[in-house]
Amino acid sequence: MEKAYFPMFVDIKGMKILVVGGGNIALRRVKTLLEFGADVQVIAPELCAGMKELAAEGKIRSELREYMEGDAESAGIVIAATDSRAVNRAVQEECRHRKIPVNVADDRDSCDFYFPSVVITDEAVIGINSGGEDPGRVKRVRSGIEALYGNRRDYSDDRIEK
Ligand SMILES: C[C@@]1(CC(=O)O)c2cc3[nH]c(cc4nc(cc5[nH]c(cc(n2)[C@H]1CCC(=O)O)[C@@](C)(CC(=O)O)[C@@H]5CCC(=O)O)C(CC(=O)O)=C4CCC(=O)O)c(CCC(=O)O)c3CC(=O)O
Ligand SMILES: NC(=O)C1=CN([C@@H]2O[C@H](COP(=O)(O)OP(=O)(O)OC[C@H]3O[C@@H](n4cnc5c(N)ncnc54)[C@H](O)[C@@H]3O)[C@@H](O)[C@H]2O)C=CC1
Repeated sequence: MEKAYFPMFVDIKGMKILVVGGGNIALRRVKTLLEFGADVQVIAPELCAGMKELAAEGKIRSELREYMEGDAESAGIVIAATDSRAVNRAVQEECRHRKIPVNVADDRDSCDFYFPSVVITDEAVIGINSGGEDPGRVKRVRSGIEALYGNRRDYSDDRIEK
Protein backbone atom coordinates (compact mmCIF):
# COMPACT_ATOMS: atom_id res chain seq x y z
CA MET A 1 0.00 0.00 0.00
CA GLU A 2 1.44 3.32 -1.01
CA LYS A 3 -0.46 5.51 1.44
CA ALA A 4 -2.08 4.11 4.58
CA TYR A 5 -4.89 6.04 6.25
CA PHE A 6 -5.39 6.24 10.02
CA PRO A 7 -8.55 4.33 11.16
CA MET A 8 -10.26 6.82 13.44
CA PHE A 9 -13.31 5.24 15.14
CA VAL A 10 -15.99 7.88 15.50
CA ASP A 11 -19.19 7.96 17.58
CA ILE A 12 -21.94 8.70 15.03
CA LYS A 13 -24.91 7.65 17.17
CA GLY A 14 -27.58 10.32 16.60
CA MET A 15 -25.30 12.32 14.32
CA LYS A 16 -27.05 13.93 11.36
CA ILE A 17 -25.43 12.50 8.24
CA LEU A 18 -26.47 13.85 4.86
CA VAL A 19 -26.32 11.48 1.89
CA VAL A 20 -26.73 13.15 -1.50
CA GLY A 21 -27.86 10.52 -4.03
CA GLY A 22 -30.20 7.57 -3.57
CA GLY A 23 -28.71 4.82 -5.75
CA ASN A 24 -26.91 1.58 -5.02
CA ILE A 25 -23.71 3.08 -3.71
CA ALA A 26 -25.58 5.47 -1.42
CA LEU A 27 -27.69 2.54 -0.18
CA ARG A 28 -24.64 0.40 0.66
CA ARG A 29 -23.21 3.25 2.70
CA VAL A 30 -26.49 4.14 4.41
CA LYS A 31 -26.89 0.53 5.53
CA THR A 32 -23.47 0.68 7.13
CA LEU A 33 -24.16 4.05 8.79
CA LEU A 34 -27.46 2.78 10.24
CA GLU A 35 -25.58 -0.05 11.98
CA PHE A 36 -23.95 2.68 14.07
CA GLY A 37 -27.13 4.59 14.92
CA ALA A 38 -26.67 7.60 12.62
CA ASP A 39 -29.55 9.94 11.84
CA VAL A 40 -29.46 9.63 8.05
CA GLN A 41 -31.04 12.13 5.66
CA VAL A 42 -31.08 11.27 1.95
CA ILE A 43 -31.64 13.89 -0.75
CA ALA A 44 -32.19 12.60 -4.31
CA PRO A 45 -34.85 12.98 -7.01
CA GLU A 46 -35.04 9.19 -7.30
CA LEU A 47 -34.45 6.44 -4.75
CA CYS A 48 -33.48 2.86 -5.60
CA ALA A 49 -35.78 0.11 -4.27
CA GLY A 50 -33.72 -0.61 -1.17
CA MET A 51 -33.60 3.06 -0.22
CA LYS A 52 -37.38 3.36 -0.68
CA GLU A 53 -37.77 0.48 1.77
CA LEU A 54 -35.60 2.17 4.39
CA ALA A 55 -37.66 5.36 3.99
CA ALA A 56 -40.96 3.46 4.26
CA GLU A 57 -39.69 1.73 7.41
CA GLY A 58 -38.81 5.12 8.90
CA LYS A 59 -35.10 4.25 9.15
CA ILE A 60 -34.03 7.27 7.11
CA ARG A 61 -35.47 10.67 6.29
CA SER A 62 -35.65 11.39 2.58
CA GLU A 63 -36.38 14.33 0.34
CA LEU A 64 -37.15 13.62 -3.30
CA ARG A 65 -35.41 16.51 -4.99
CA GLU A 66 -32.07 17.64 -6.35
CA TYR A 67 -29.29 18.80 -4.08
CA MET A 68 -29.20 22.56 -3.39
CA GLU A 69 -26.40 24.59 -1.89
CA GLY A 70 -27.15 24.95 1.81
CA ASP A 71 -28.30 21.33 2.29
CA ALA A 72 -25.10 20.46 4.15
CA GLU A 73 -25.75 23.02 6.87
CA SER A 74 -26.04 21.28 10.26
CA ALA A 75 -24.77 17.93 8.94
CA GLY A 76 -21.97 16.29 10.93
CA ILE A 77 -20.72 14.28 7.96
CA VAL A 78 -21.73 14.31 4.28
CA ILE A 79 -21.62 11.57 1.63
CA ALA A 80 -21.77 12.70 -2.03
CA ALA A 81 -22.90 9.68 -4.05
CA THR A 82 -24.86 10.90 -7.05
CA ASP A 83 -24.07 9.72 -10.58
CA SER A 84 -23.16 13.30 -11.54
CA ARG A 85 -19.56 14.35 -11.04
CA ALA A 86 -20.61 18.01 -11.17
CA VAL A 87 -23.16 17.57 -8.37
CA ASN A 88 -20.72 15.54 -6.24
CA ARG A 89 -18.15 18.28 -6.77
CA ALA A 90 -20.65 20.98 -5.74
CA VAL A 91 -21.43 19.05 -2.54
CA GLN A 92 -17.71 18.74 -1.84
CA GLU A 93 -17.22 22.49 -2.34
CA GLU A 94 -19.99 23.36 0.10
CA CYS A 95 -18.54 20.99 2.70
CA ARG A 96 -15.02 22.34 2.30
CA HIS A 97 -16.42 25.81 2.81
CA ARG A 98 -18.30 24.74 5.95
CA LYS A 99 -15.47 22.49 7.18
CA ILE A 100 -17.72 19.42 7.25
CA PRO A 101 -15.98 16.08 6.52
CA VAL A 102 -17.11 14.85 3.12
CA ASN A 103 -16.83 11.56 1.25
CA VAL A 104 -17.07 11.72 -2.56
CA ALA A 105 -17.95 8.33 -4.06
CA ASP A 106 -16.64 8.94 -7.56
CA ASP A 107 -13.35 10.63 -6.75
CA ARG A 108 -10.83 9.26 -4.27
CA ASP A 109 -8.80 12.46 -4.44
CA SER A 110 -11.71 14.61 -3.23
CA CYS A 111 -12.46 12.58 -0.08
CA ASP A 112 -11.72 13.95 3.39
CA PHE A 113 -12.14 10.38 4.57
CA TYR A 114 -12.66 7.02 2.89
CA PHE A 115 -15.73 4.94 3.48
CA PRO A 116 -14.65 1.69 5.12
CA SER A 117 -15.79 -1.83 4.58
CA VAL A 118 -16.86 -3.04 8.02
CA VAL A 119 -17.09 -6.28 9.92
CA ILE A 120 -19.14 -6.05 13.12
CA THR A 121 -19.21 -8.74 15.78
CA ASP A 122 -20.25 -8.66 19.44
CA GLU A 123 -16.62 -8.27 20.42
CA ALA A 124 -15.16 -5.81 17.91
CA VAL A 125 -15.65 -3.57 14.90
CA ILE A 126 -13.13 -4.02 12.11
CA GLY A 127 -12.78 -1.30 9.48
CA ILE A 128 -10.98 -2.12 6.22
CA ASN A 129 -9.39 0.29 3.77
CA SER A 130 -6.60 0.24 1.19
CA GLY A 131 -5.84 3.96 1.15
CA GLY A 132 -8.02 4.29 -1.95
CA GLU A 133 -5.77 1.92 -3.87
CA ASP A 134 -8.13 -0.94 -4.66
CA PRO A 135 -11.75 -1.16 -3.43
CA GLY A 136 -12.03 -4.66 -4.93
CA ARG A 137 -9.19 -5.82 -2.71
CA VAL A 138 -10.89 -4.27 0.32
CA LYS A 139 -13.98 -6.33 -0.49
CA ARG A 140 -11.94 -9.55 -0.75
CA VAL A 141 -10.23 -8.88 2.59
CA ARG A 142 -13.66 -8.25 4.15
CA SER A 143 -14.90 -11.63 2.88
CA GLY A 144 -11.84 -13.33 4.36
CA ILE A 145 -12.40 -11.74 7.78
CA GLU A 146 -16.12 -12.60 7.63
CA ALA A 147 -15.25 -16.25 7.09
CA LEU A 148 -13.37 -16.19 10.41
CA TYR A 149 -15.61 -14.02 12.57
CA GLY A 150 -19.00 -13.61 10.85
CA ASN A 151 -20.51 -10.15 10.28
CA ARG A 152 -23.60 -8.37 11.58
CA ARG A 153 -23.33 -5.91 8.64
CA ASP A 154 -24.81 -8.17 5.98
CA TYR A 155 -23.35 -7.42 2.54
CA SER A 156 -25.08 -10.39 0.89
CA ASP A 157 -27.70 -8.25 -0.87
CA ASP A 158 -25.11 -5.85 -2.29
CA ARG A 159 -25.88 -5.42 -5.99
CA ILE A 160 -22.45 -6.61 -7.17
CA GLU A 161 -22.75 -9.89 -5.29
CA LYS A 162 -26.10 -10.84 -6.82
C1 LIG B 1 -11.49 5.40 -2.50
C2 LIG B 1 -12.95 5.13 -2.10
C3 LIG B 1 -13.49 6.50 -1.75
C4 LIG B 1 -14.84 6.44 -1.09
O1 LIG B 1 -14.88 6.33 0.15
O2 LIG B 1 -15.78 6.55 -1.83
C5 LIG B 1 -13.68 4.45 -3.20
C6 LIG B 1 -13.66 4.93 -4.50
C7 LIG B 1 -14.08 4.26 -5.67
N1 LIG B 1 -14.58 2.98 -5.72
C8 LIG B 1 -14.83 2.64 -7.01
C9 LIG B 1 -15.32 1.40 -7.44
C10 LIG B 1 -15.71 0.31 -6.62
N2 LIG B 1 -15.86 0.35 -5.25
C11 LIG B 1 -16.28 -0.87 -4.81
C12 LIG B 1 -16.58 -1.21 -3.47
C13 LIG B 1 -16.35 -0.46 -2.33
N3 LIG B 1 -15.74 0.76 -2.30
C14 LIG B 1 -15.57 1.16 -1.01
C15 LIG B 1 -14.81 2.27 -0.65
C16 LIG B 1 -14.14 3.18 -1.45
N4 LIG B 1 -14.35 3.34 -2.77
C17 LIG B 1 -13.15 4.17 -0.89
C18 LIG B 1 -11.84 3.59 -0.37
C19 LIG B 1 -11.55 2.17 -0.80
C20 LIG B 1 -10.16 1.71 -0.61
O3 LIG B 1 -9.65 1.76 0.51
O4 LIG B 1 -9.51 1.33 -1.58
C21 LIG B 1 -16.12 0.14 -0.02
C22 LIG B 1 -14.94 -0.44 0.76
C23 LIG B 1 -17.08 0.72 1.00
C24 LIG B 1 -18.50 1.02 0.51
O5 LIG B 1 -18.68 1.58 -0.57
O6 LIG B 1 -19.41 0.65 1.27
C25 LIG B 1 -16.81 -0.89 -0.96
C26 LIG B 1 -16.57 -2.38 -0.67
C27 LIG B 1 -17.57 -2.87 0.35
C28 LIG B 1 -17.48 -4.35 0.51
O7 LIG B 1 -18.10 -5.09 -0.30
O8 LIG B 1 -16.83 -4.81 1.46
C29 LIG B 1 -16.40 -1.74 -5.92
C30 LIG B 1 -16.76 -3.19 -5.84
C31 LIG B 1 -18.23 -3.40 -5.69
O9 LIG B 1 -19.01 -2.42 -5.68
O10 LIG B 1 -18.59 -4.57 -5.63
C32 LIG B 1 -16.09 -1.00 -7.07
C33 LIG B 1 -16.09 -1.48 -8.51
C34 LIG B 1 -14.66 -1.64 -9.02
C35 LIG B 1 -13.82 -2.64 -8.26
O11 LIG B 1 -14.26 -3.80 -8.04
O12 LIG B 1 -12.66 -2.30 -7.91
C36 LIG B 1 -14.53 3.77 -7.83
C37 LIG B 1 -14.69 3.83 -9.34
C38 LIG B 1 -16.13 4.28 -9.61
C39 LIG B 1 -16.44 4.41 -11.07
O13 LIG B 1 -15.85 3.68 -11.88
O14 LIG B 1 -17.26 5.29 -11.38
C40 LIG B 1 -14.08 4.79 -6.98
C41 LIG B 1 -13.66 6.22 -7.36
C42 LIG B 1 -12.19 6.40 -7.27
O15 LIG B 1 -11.44 5.44 -7.06
O16 LIG B 1 -11.75 7.56 -7.44
N1 LIG C 1 -16.94 4.41 -4.25
C1 LIG C 1 -17.55 3.31 -4.65
O1 LIG C 1 -17.62 2.33 -3.95
C2 LIG C 1 -18.18 3.30 -5.98
C3 LIG C 1 -18.52 4.49 -6.52
N2 LIG C 1 -19.18 4.54 -7.68
C4 LIG C 1 -19.62 5.87 -8.08
O2 LIG C 1 -20.78 6.19 -7.24
C5 LIG C 1 -21.68 7.02 -7.94
C6 LIG C 1 -23.12 6.55 -7.76
O3 LIG C 1 -23.28 5.26 -8.29
P1 LIG C 1 -24.68 4.48 -8.20
O4 LIG C 1 -25.22 4.56 -6.82
O5 LIG C 1 -24.46 3.16 -8.78
O6 LIG C 1 -25.60 5.41 -9.16
P2 LIG C 1 -27.19 5.34 -9.43
O7 LIG C 1 -27.39 5.72 -10.84
O8 LIG C 1 -27.74 4.06 -8.92
O9 LIG C 1 -27.78 6.50 -8.48
C7 LIG C 1 -27.55 7.84 -8.70
C8 LIG C 1 -28.39 8.63 -7.71
O10 LIG C 1 -28.01 10.00 -7.77
C9 LIG C 1 -29.20 10.77 -7.72
N3 LIG C 1 -28.98 12.12 -8.26
C10 LIG C 1 -28.74 12.48 -9.53
N4 LIG C 1 -28.65 13.83 -9.64
C11 LIG C 1 -28.83 14.32 -8.38
C12 LIG C 1 -28.87 15.64 -7.82
N5 LIG C 1 -28.71 16.73 -8.60
N6 LIG C 1 -29.10 15.77 -6.49
C13 LIG C 1 -29.28 14.68 -5.69
N7 LIG C 1 -29.26 13.41 -6.18
C14 LIG C 1 -29.04 13.24 -7.49
C15 LIG C 1 -30.20 9.96 -8.51
O11 LIG C 1 -31.54 10.38 -8.24
C16 LIG C 1 -29.90 8.57 -7.96
O12 LIG C 1 -30.58 8.39 -6.72
C17 LIG C 1 -21.20 7.02 -9.38
O13 LIG C 1 -20.59 8.29 -9.58
C18 LIG C 1 -20.13 5.96 -9.48
O14 LIG C 1 -19.09 6.41 -10.33
C19 LIG C 1 -19.51 3.40 -8.34
C20 LIG C 1 -19.13 2.16 -7.88
C21 LIG C 1 -18.47 2.03 -6.63
